Amino acid sequence: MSKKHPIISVTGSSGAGTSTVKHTFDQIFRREGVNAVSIEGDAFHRFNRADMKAELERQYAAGNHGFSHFSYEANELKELENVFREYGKTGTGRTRHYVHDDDESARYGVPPGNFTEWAPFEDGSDLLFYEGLHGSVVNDEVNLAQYADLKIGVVPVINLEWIQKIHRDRERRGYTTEAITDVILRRMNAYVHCICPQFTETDINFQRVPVVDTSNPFVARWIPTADESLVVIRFKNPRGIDFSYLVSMIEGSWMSRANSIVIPGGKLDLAMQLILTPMIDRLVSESKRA
Ligand SMILES: Nc1ncnc2c1ncn2[C@@H]1O[C@H](COP(=O)(O)OP(=O)(O)OP(=O)(O)O)[C@@H](O)[C@H]1O
Ligand SMILES: O=C(CO)[C@H](O)[C@H](O)COP(=O)(O)O
Repeated sequence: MSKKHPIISVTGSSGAGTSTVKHTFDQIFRREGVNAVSIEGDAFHRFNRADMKAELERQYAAGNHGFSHFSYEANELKELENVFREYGKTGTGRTRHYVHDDDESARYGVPPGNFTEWAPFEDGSDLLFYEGLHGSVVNDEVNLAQYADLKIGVVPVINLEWIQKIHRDRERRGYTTEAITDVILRRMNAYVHCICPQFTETDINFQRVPVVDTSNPFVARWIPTADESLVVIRFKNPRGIDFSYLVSMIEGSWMSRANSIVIPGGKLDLAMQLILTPMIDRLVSESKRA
């Protein structure tokens, strides 16, 4: 935690919707005049695509069938922790991009499946924003959760998460349903051991729940829409959260537990703005006074 240089981390599995949630944060940053420096979790993968394939084969041959991008050891989590620690102390740090597809390749000038060079953050940012797989990891080697001042979990129920991943990877990244299914299966061990535990560290979880049948996510023809879903919003520490204000502002919402509210899927953006804007303003104003 750093009063002077705050950090926000948004954590979710692949296809959970963290990039989508980043757009809402970007809107809040723009409207509130917050100068945020952003980093992507994929920048901290340990291997480029070709080296990851070779490493996977090596791990499989050695009997480690649980190795995947979700595994701690497939990522430079120490490097990420250094970036969090350094930013918290000095407001400086560095990042790079992992290029997934041709569009990103055109933007960054690096072939798909490779990293750009590391580059320093611009000076003078108000906060650091992380979005990716490992923003709240606590294990024997690293403790990322301790450095982030506001930790968000983006966790659709798993059938929906798979549908979102399948559709995004097929349409935007050119993979087949079979290849994506293999990746989902290969990542399941690390999903349970490396991804899920983070959602007890996060301050607020947003869990999208479809209200249409997703029993066979592998044949779904489209991603359930906002109107076909609800979102459960759970606060780790409900003290100070004005639930009656939220319920009165968000039409169709209700409290399902003393620390949780449920909203119609179409109100997610509004709910995030109502909940997150004062939190972000507080982080930035406290940093200016520190
Ligand atoms: N609230 C939502 N309503 C409808 N569709 C959504 C919602 N959130 C995400 N999606 C869809 O799910 C897919 C995956 O979302 P997104 O790209 O944001 O995931 P991600 O968590 O950033 O994945 P990765 O980390 O692998 O890049 C996209 O097609 C996106 O449009
Ligand atoms: O979204 C992901 C993790 O969050 C990707 O699966 C990961 O970045 C590797 O990508 P690719 O398999 O396209 O090289």
